[in-house]
Amino acid sequence: MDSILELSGLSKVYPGGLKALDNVDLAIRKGEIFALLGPNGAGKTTLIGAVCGLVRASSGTIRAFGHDLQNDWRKARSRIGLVPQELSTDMFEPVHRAVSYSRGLFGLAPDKKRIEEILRSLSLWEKRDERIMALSGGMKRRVLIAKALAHEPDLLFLDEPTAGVDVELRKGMWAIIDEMRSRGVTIILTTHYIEEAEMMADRVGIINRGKLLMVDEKDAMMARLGRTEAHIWLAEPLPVLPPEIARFPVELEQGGRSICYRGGDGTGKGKAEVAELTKALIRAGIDYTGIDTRESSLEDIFVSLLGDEEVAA
Ligand SMILES: Nc1ncnc2c1ncn2[C@@H]1O[C@H](COP(=O)(O)OP(=O)(O)OP(=O)(O)O)[C@@H](O)[C@H]1O
Repeated sequence: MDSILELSGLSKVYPGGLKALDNVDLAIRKGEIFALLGPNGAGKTTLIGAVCGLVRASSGTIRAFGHDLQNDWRKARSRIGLVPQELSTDMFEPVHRAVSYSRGLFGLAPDKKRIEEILRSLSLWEKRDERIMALSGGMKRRVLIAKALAHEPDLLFLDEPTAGVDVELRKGMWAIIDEMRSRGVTIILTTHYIEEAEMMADRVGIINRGKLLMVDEKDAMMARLGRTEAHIWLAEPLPVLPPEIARFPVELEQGGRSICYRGGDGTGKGKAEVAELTKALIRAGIDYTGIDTRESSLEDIFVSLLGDEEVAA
C-alpha cells in the first residue's frame, strides 16, 4: 500500500509543558479519506499544523511524498492543501482574486480556467466578484476550500470542515469532499461529528490527549467493537431466565419485564442471533409484546474507548 504521508514518533510539547502530541505514528494511504476523531484539545489541529509547517514538532519525523518535511519542506508542502477552521485573511478581497492569489503563493502560474473550474465545482462562480466578507458563513467555508484547492494539492487537510454549519450545508460539504476524492485527492479530515466519520471515512483514527488510541478501517473498527443491543418486552414478567435461552448473551431487566440482549459484532450478526432468541422464547412458551434492536454506532465505540480515559480539554 502506497503511503503518501508518514508520521513517526511525532511529539509536540508547547512552551509551558503541554504535550499536545505524544509519540504519534501514522501512515496515510494514497487516495483514502482518513478521519481523525477526538474531543476538544485532543491534538488534531496540532497534528495538522505540524504537517503543514505551522507548528514545529518537538521530536519525530514527518515524510510526505517521499520528502522529509523538516529538511525538504517546500517540495512536499506544495502538494498539500489546508482548509483551516476559520478565515483569517482576505475578507476584503473578491472571491476570485483571493483564490487566484492562493495559487500564486505556491509559485504556480495563473490559470484562469482552473480557477473557474474550482469556483464552479464549489458553486462559487456566481459569487466570484463579491467580497468574501459579504458572503454567508457557508459560502465563506467554500472559499476556504477553493483557496486550499487553488494549487491543486494531492493531499488535503480539512480541519473541522462542517463545525457549526447546518445539516443541509454539511451534506453539501460531504458531496464536495466525495468529489475531491473521486478526483484522486487524499483527504484527512478532523471532526467532532462522528456521523461525519461514519459517512465519509475509509479509515478512522481516534486521538485523545495527544495519543493515537486506535487506527483502523472504519468497517473493521465497527465490526470489531460494534454490538447489537435488543430489548424484548415480555407479556408476563419472568422471575429468572429460563434455561432454554441461557446460551444467549442476555439478562433480565425492568424487574423481569424485559430481556436485554447484548452481542454480535457490528456486522449484523447480532440481529440474526436476536431472531434465534425470539424463536427460542416462542419454543419455551414465553410470549413477548415488542422488540427494539439497535446496532451500535461509531459514536458508541468512540465513547466507550474514551470512557476509561479522561478527555483532553
Ligand atoms: N500555541 C499553543 N500554545 C500552548 N498550548 C497550545 C497551543 N495550541 C494548542 N495548545 C494546546 O494543545 C492541546 C491540543 O490542541 P489542539 O488545538 O491541537 O486540539 P484539537 O484536537 O484540534 O482541539 P479542537 O477540537 O478544540 O480544535 C490543547 O490542550 C491546546 O490548549
